[in-house]
Amino acid sequence: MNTQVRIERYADQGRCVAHIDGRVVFVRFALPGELVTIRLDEPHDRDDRFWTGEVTEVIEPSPDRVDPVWPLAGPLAWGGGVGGADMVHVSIPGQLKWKSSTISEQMRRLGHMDVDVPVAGVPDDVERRGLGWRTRIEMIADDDGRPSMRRRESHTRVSLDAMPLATDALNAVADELHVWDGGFTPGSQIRLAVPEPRNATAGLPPQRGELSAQQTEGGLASSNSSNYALLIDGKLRAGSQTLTETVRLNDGHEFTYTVDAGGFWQVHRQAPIALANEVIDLVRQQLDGATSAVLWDLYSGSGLFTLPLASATAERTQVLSIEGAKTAVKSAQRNLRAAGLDNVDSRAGDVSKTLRNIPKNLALPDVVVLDPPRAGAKRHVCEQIADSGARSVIYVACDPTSLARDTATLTDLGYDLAHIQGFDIYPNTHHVETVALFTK
Ligand SMILES: C[S@@+](CC[C@H](N)C(=O)[O-])C[C@H]1O[C@@H](n2cnc3c(N)ncnc32)[C@H](O)[C@@H]1O
Repeated sequence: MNTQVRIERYADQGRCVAHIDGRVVFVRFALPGELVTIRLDEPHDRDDRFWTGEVTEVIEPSPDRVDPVWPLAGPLAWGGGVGGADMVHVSIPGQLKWKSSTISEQMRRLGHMDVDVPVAGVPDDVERRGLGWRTRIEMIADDDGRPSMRRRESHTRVSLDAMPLATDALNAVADELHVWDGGFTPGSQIRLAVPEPRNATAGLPPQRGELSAQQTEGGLASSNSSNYALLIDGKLRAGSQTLTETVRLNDGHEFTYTVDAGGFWQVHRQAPIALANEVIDLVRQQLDGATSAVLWDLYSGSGLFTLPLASATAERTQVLSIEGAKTAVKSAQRNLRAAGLDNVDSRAGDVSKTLRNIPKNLALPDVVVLDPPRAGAKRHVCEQIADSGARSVIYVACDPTSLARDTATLTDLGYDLAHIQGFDIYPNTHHVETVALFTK
């Protein structure tokens, strides 16, 4: 059913709210204030609490509207429908406004905190219209063995011949490896990871399955030839199982990380830099020139924050890092050794369980940094942090809803929100990262 509606306000998941005869409708590819024609998703009936639908025509556009920068991910009616970029119809300044409103709204509703949260863009994203940022992509091989994405409301898969959200370096590797030509087992999962910058392979031994320079004239034949990974169903098909990432902070410190090709690493080419700068600046500010410090780095991954925390904050620093994925902990320990850092107790395990048994010299942290998964830290971990007596807590969040819930808990436990900043490290999608500082 097609019908005309006036769009009212932002909702979740990149959708907006409209009403039809008093019933809420969540509309994809819309913007507040617009008059649009939408097609309601099937099935819908009179008893549904709310309906969902998608824009088919824009009659009165918002000033924030742009033509979808990646049409294949745009509305189904305009030839799109593959998902993965639910804000392709919004200008980058419009996306920052939307994401700021989303975080602020969640902080008000669930965090009981009246705060306007600014969201910063990442250098070059405006010029690049929010494309060219993903250093990791995942796709499924279609029936013809080509990388593909599923089109909404159908069982057909759309084969791809480029990934506009991915970096130039990643697309170059994909071309060199003829990834878009296919030849994969139908249904297999294709993951391609290419560090940015790629020129960081110094000292890495060639890996089994790696293409030789002769095989890969041009892009891959350069000095950094092995610093990428093509994984099929989690198994290395080409490149290296271990990738090398470098992160240069604003203060000139540069850190080198080896990370497992199948493991977690911040996906936007600039995200590790933006987040590590923010975290380290806040930690230094909280330590206020102290010459010694105890720091906790919870949900620490391969050590993105651990290395700068251990070496670029106080003169004498002891760090406790906790991470659940064993491979990531091994990477972090290797990264610390390679950086000559022996002041980190790097533990593998569930954060909550591991915190039950902490050596005395690390039990009283000055600052706690935590970067939990989407579900957030939840009450018990917030209580363990509060019980540690930490004066400052720096919370890195990829989900504003979980952050807002944990904000309410931390506030209950005596912390005040001292600073909060959003980072748009997922342009053209509704996702957003937030860094919040709590103090007491
Ligand atoms: C958002 S990532 C952050 C990693 C790191 N700070 C970074 O930026 O690269 C969250 C990490 O938490 C880990 N994790 C998830 N649940 C956990 C738990 N209950 N205990 C310990 N680690 C956990 C995941 O393996 C993942 O590495």
